[in-house]
Amino acid sequence: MTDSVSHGPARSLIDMRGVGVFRSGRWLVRGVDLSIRRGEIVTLIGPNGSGKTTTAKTAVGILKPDAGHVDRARDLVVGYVPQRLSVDRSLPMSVARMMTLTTRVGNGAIEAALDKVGIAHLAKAQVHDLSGGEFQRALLARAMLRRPSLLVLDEPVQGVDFSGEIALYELISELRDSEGCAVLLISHDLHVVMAKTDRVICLNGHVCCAGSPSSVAASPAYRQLFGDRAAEALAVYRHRHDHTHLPGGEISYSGDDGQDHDHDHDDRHGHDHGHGHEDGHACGHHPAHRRSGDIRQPGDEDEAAARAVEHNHA
Ligand SMILES: Nc1ncnc2c1ncn2[C@@H]1O[C@H](COP(=O)(O)OP(=O)(O)OP(=O)(O)O)[C@@H](O)[C@H]1O
Repeated sequence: MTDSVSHGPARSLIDMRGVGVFRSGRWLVRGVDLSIRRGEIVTLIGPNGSGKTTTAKTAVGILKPDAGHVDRARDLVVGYVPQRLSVDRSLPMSVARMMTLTTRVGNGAIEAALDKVGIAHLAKAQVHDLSGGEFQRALLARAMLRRPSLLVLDEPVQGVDFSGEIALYELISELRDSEGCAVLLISHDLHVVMAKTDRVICLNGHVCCAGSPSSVAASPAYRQLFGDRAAEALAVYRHRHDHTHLPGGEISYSGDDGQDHDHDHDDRHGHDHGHGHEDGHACGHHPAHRRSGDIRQPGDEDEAAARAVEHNHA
């Protein structure tokens, strides 16, 4: 087994071949093949304990493989947002101070990083006062300080409600576009695969299936692992503007013009602009939210169509 740095100009930032990690008398993962190319978004999904964190840590060199090979590009710089943080959120500490715990940077860089993630106004706020979504944004900003070529996000939407989750996913894809970094995203949420995921890798101690979000949702291995209902509910996001939220909370449909549109990301969950979603799946709403405003249960007739939806900010 090897764990090495490429010397030539590498197309992939990380290349794992047949990787296994053996701990406490058992293989935590085995036979894992995974490449992360520059600028792409890869999502690792799988049930709890399926080896997602182990795989990500091995990919970036935090863990050494016990089998297989891991090659990393020489210019790989990792910004890692772990699942569990050593920062005690109950301690008095400002957001700006938290940003300096792992990287020495000046105030200008801190302000710029917080601005990029939309929380410049919270620099002096106390970490324990932040909402779940704001805290995740602060962690993202901290990871971005390193100017990573790969951003690794382990369960970044934990503690974030559904509309915050979509906003965070969109922010991550904006950061990928503006900073040009690749993203490795870990998620056990099988219902929404991040909008712009290029590839999904489904793990359960080994790679069960991999490919585009819709091909994974349709794969027999995915269905076998998570069940038909999860496969039906896998909503890969397409963002469309076909309805408007009225001040009273009702939804007005202007008809679907068949176009995908950009809109103000910071106001994506506001109620004064039209936005919509294919097959009744709204940005900021659970896929189960339907046109009449009531809640659709998984398994309802249109649910199957959701799995093929892909997010698109044309
Ligand atoms: N150092 C270790 N020694 C022994 N077992 C370990 C070690 N690290 C992780 N494990 C076990 O390996 C399995 C995979 O853990 P891992 O954290 O990679 O899974 P995961 O898919 O990220 O899970 P979750 O979704 O719950 O975060 C789990 O059963 C875990 O308890």
